[in-house]
Amino acid sequence: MNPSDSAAKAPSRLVIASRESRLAMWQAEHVRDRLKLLYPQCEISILGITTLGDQLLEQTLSKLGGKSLFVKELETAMAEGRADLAVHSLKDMPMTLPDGFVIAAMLERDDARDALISNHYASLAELPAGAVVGTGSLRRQALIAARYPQLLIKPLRGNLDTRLAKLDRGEYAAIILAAAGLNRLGLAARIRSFLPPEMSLPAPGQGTLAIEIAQRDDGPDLIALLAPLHHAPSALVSIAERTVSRQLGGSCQVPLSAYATISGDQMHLRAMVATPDGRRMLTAEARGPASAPEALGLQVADQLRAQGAADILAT
Ligand SMILES: NCc1[nH]cc(CCC(=O)O)c1CC(=O)O
Repeated sequence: MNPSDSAAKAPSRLVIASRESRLAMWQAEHVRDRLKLLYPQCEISILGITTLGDQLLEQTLSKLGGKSLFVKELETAMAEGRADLAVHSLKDMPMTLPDGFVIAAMLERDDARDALISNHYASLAELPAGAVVGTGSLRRQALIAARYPQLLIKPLRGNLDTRLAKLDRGEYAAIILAAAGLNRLGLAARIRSFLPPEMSLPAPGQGTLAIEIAQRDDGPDLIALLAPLHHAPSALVSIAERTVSRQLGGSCQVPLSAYATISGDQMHLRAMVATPDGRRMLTAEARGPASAPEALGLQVADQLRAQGAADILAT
């Protein structure tokens, strides 16, 4: 599609709602810049919004009631007509959106892996017994505890710059962060090693950006407008991963991984649920047609349930 074809559908202005962290702003600016190239006549601005989740960021997310804390104010802005779309890390979005909101596009996935950041050690295996590893994620906590029980895991909260500053002050021997966020902020040089998916199976949607809109009958056809940004393979794997989490009632309160890849017309989906201490860990995987991601997600969720996932999720 060339710019003049798409320009016909574009409104004269669009407002993108975004959280105000540096990562969120980078993501909103990225979408703005891509839309500007497609629709040069359209005036696109970013509305920064501090969410309740951001205000409470120093507290443990798993105790706060989860992901909707980071999206609600952006949805209110869209419902009130103050914004047309919102850009999110898909990983931070609830598995079920409130009535009236939909994901209009998912962008091509960045690196989905977790990464180790440290000023002294190049990998988890190098860390001495008793070394303190920082992570805010129950998933990462459980995976590290299961594989490296000699390490001490301490909570780590705050936005990316805050987390790196805490590492640099010496509060941790190493911290674990998503490679994608570091790549986006130009901080890839801080990555000492990548945790392979076999060891640290990623969170549903990790590394993928999603654009959310309010469904309405009037106004421009935003789904058509955003279609050039949509990356179908990334959307298919995300749907499979999010289906597992939705089926198991996944939230930030439980350590849960789901990670899918596509090769040819086949999808491979792996998933994990664990207790936060990593002592009980269930894994499941399945392969199937990439065109039926929900079926694959249901199948893997059923396998986990058959192994007793409900007990783990209830603890
Ligand atoms: N929970 C915060 C969050 N949400 C999205 C990312 C990284 C970017 C992504 O996964 O798309 C991060 C930081 C992290 O987990 O290190």
